[in-house]
Amino acid sequence: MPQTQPLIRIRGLKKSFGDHAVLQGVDIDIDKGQSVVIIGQSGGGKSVLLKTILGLIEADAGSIEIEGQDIETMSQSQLASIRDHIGMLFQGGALFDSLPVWRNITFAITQGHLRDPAKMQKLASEYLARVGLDDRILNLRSGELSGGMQKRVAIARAIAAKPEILLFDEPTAGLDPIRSDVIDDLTLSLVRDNGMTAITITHDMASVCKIADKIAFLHEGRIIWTGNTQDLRTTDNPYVRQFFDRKAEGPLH
Ligand SMILES: Nc1ncnc2c1ncn2[C@@H]1O[C@H](COP(=O)(O)OP(=O)(O)OP(=O)(O)O)[C@@H](O)[C@H]1O
Repeated sequence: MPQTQPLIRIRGLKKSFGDHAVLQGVDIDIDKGQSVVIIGQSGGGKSVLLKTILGLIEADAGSIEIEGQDIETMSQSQLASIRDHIGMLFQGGALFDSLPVWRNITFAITQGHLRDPAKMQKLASEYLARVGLDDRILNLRSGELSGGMQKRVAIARAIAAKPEILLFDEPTAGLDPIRSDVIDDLTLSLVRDNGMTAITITHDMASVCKIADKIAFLHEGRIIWTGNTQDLRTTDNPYVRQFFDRKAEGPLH
């Protein structure tokens, strides 16, 4: 594989719901071991883009290549194996309310070798510690947790299967600044120390500045700007400027 080939290459990706054109030709490259952050206005299609990469939403046009292979040409088993290597944090967390925390965290790995409940609980506690949670919550149901705790349990679940690609939809939304920083540190460590590739959607600009190797701005269904954190601070792109400076006045409304 040539070194220049991105891990994920997206070209001309389009998706409409009825007459609402959400993605109108998204182009983006994501390199292996990179932390990419997607920003843009609410309702702009960021979650739709992640779900399309995961294969939960089928694109109308365009291509998604993973390690050079178009996912459209993959067999069901190839697709399933790709999905096994992707950990997704959904915006709402999407925990199973009927299962205790430890079963939620170990859910994806119980189909494999690990079946002993004591070992699974030990593993779940290790992942709870990574997201800054105490193992006293191991046996609670998600309805007994605060929103921020549910989010962190969902992050623990997303990383427990040791995926190669992390898709994080607003991982710090609803968390206080200190807990947000714990999650940012975790994302950075997964990328820097474990070689994972992370694609994060966030509206949290402190988080963007901390974790992003590359930032992509989604506007009117296209990636209209990419850059690093230094570029973000200094860009004169009026859309990105207004967004980053958090101003009501400007071309975005
Ligand atoms: N399954 C669906 N059916 C119909 N419309 C959908 C569906 N999924 C998403 N949409 C629409 O696509 C648009 C983009 O939604 P999306 O959730 O991707 O936005 P977003 O950029 O992630 O927003 P936010 O920052 O508010 O989370 C919205 O108008 C939404 O209503």
